[in-house]
Amino acid sequence: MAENGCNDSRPESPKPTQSIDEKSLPVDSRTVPRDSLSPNTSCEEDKTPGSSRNGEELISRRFRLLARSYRERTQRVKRRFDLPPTPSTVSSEPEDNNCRTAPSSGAPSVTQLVHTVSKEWIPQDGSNSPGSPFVVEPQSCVYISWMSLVTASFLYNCFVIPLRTTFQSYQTPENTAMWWALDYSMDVIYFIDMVFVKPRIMFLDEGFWVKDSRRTSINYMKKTEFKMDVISLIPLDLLYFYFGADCVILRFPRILKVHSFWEFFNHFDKVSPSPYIVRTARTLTYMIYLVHINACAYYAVSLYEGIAINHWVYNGVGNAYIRCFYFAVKTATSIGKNPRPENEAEYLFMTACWLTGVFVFAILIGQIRDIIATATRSQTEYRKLMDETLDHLRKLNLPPRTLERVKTWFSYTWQQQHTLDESRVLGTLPHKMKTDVAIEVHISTLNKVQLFKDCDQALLRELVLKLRPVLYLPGDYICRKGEVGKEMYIVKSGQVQVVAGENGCDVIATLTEGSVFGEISLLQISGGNRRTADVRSNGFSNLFVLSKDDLNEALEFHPNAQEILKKKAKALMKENQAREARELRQKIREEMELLEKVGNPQTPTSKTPRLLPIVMKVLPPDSGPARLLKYGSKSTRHTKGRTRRLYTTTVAQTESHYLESSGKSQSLDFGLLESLAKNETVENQDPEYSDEVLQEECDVCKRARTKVECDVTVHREQ
Ligand SMILES: Nc1ncnc2c1ncn2[C@@H]1O[C@@H]2COP(=O)(O)O[C@H]2[C@H]1O
Repeated sequence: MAENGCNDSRPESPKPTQSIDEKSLPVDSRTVPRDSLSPNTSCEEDKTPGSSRNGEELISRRFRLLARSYRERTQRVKRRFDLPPTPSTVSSEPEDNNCRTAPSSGAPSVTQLVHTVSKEWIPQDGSNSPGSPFVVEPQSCVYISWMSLVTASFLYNCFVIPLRTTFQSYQTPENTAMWWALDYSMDVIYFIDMVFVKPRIMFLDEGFWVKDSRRTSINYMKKTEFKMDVISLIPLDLLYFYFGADCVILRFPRILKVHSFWEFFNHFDKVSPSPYIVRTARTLTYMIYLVHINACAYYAVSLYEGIAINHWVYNGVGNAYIRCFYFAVKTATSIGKNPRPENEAEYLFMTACWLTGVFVFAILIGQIRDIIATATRSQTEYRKLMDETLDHLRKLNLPPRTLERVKTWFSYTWQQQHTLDESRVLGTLPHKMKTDVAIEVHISTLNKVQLFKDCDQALLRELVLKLRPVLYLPGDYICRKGEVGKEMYIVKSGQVQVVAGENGCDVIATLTEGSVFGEISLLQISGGNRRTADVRSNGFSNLFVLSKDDLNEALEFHPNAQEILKKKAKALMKENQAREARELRQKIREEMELLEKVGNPQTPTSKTPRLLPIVMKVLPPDSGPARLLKYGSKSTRHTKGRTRRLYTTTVAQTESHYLESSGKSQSLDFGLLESLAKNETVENQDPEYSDEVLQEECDVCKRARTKVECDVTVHREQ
């Protein structure tokens, strides 16, 4: 019997139902009412006359249910995907960026990367808060400008209310109309601020900017600010009708809008290019206000006791406010000679003034000192460091030129970066934010780096933080041929030259912004870790340095990028070898032509060759080749009735000397020349040489031999 009394003869539970594992169902399918899925239902239905009893209908109904629950689930997931990213992911989860900016087309470019970052900085709207055109962003210029107006109104009330309350000379029936006009203008500003502006300030809710004006109003009304705003606008001045128009103290609640003053300075501090000036202005306002209150209080006490009644009170001479303000400054700062108090009230007053002076003023003045010290701290540190370094170098008795170079480095670096250690400045930022900032800062350079064009985004993010800016002065050698390579470089600005020759007189290549160099030795492409060329700074050059360890660490997880780098470095090597061989051939050709002309004066072209004076200038005067060119040949030979001067053996030496003295690193190989002369097979025994280079040299030697028609007998001793 079935559990619910269903007949055993009832068609068997259909297969698909059994195959659906309940746990594997989406949440919804599991929350579908039990009775709609359970056999009970079918059992009930079985009993209903006219209802379908066959299993097919049951199966199709269950499939329909299943399909509906899947549909619902899909929609739910879709809705979740449609949610904008929260600002906390702003700083760039790389995975996120991939999703949003690089759909399928491989590695995104540097520009894409930066674009992604900067796009993410824009505040996102919450999905559940439809945007309203009338909401205001708290950091926007419009809002800060408005806040400056509200702050001005607040300061007006702050200063004018105590002034008119105590110095009655400023509150006369003649000027009442003017004061009222000003007072109510300020009240209008307060009112607009409370009713139209503050309720429309966007705010962050669970990481989303809420732009719905209804929600922004509710948010404002929940704050203490709102209550203070309401209290500050209480129209106590209606009591003027009772107390008279000169009872300005009734406007006292207007001073309670002090939070607007703080808010304005906080926002302005964040957006101002010189926050130190903003902070100093705020502290100075506090100080002046305290003195103002003090002056008003002094006048009030004087008035209470009687003007000029004794030596301490205001004597009624001159402008009352200016004299009282002067007295307040003197007592608060304890600078001048204060009149001696003559009764208890005066003693109490003076004590209060001094206490304010000692504590409040000391704190405020200290604050100003701190603000100024912070503003100039990095400059002070830079000066200190420079002085220390130069002092130390002077003690080492270094030549003035070196000191001058160090000084130039300091001042140029400061001028360029306004810090000597950029990484320390950015050190406090979270890692991802630091990466974003670094990419933003270095974007223009990275955009020009061909090497990074094909690298994937993750590698770039990893590398960018490891770049260390370095400055080189004009003529500085950044690396020397043969040194062990420990760093590679990217030109940020300026120019560097890849040079050859003894004094670096041959400029092989000039590298500008975005060029990369120093990678050959780092990746050991030339077979070793030695630099393959000298690189010199031509002018002031700002470079990024990437250490070998950092590069390797980054490349370890990016084998593709490593391949790209290697390929590029190999291409450079090949190019170098081909160029060197080409240059060598060219030089030999020129030399041979020159020697032919000098060595065979009988030929029509045997006048002094044009190149000879130049060669003579280039060669050291006492060198073999110079002597040879100056004093003629070593031997003569008579062939077919012609006298020919032969340089058979000295050609090779001349060649060698000449190449050496002109800064060429490669000269003719004597051994090779000899082997060729003897028609021996030449074998490559030097692992430093590729077969290609050896073949080049053989060709050169062969040509040298043929050119001077020498039956080469190399006498090393000559
Ligand atoms: N012909 C060339 N053109 C441009 N750069 C070069 C050339 N030859 C060498 N370099 C660079 O100069 C660098 C010197 O140090 P590395 O050998 O490590 O890597 C070298 C290359 O990056």
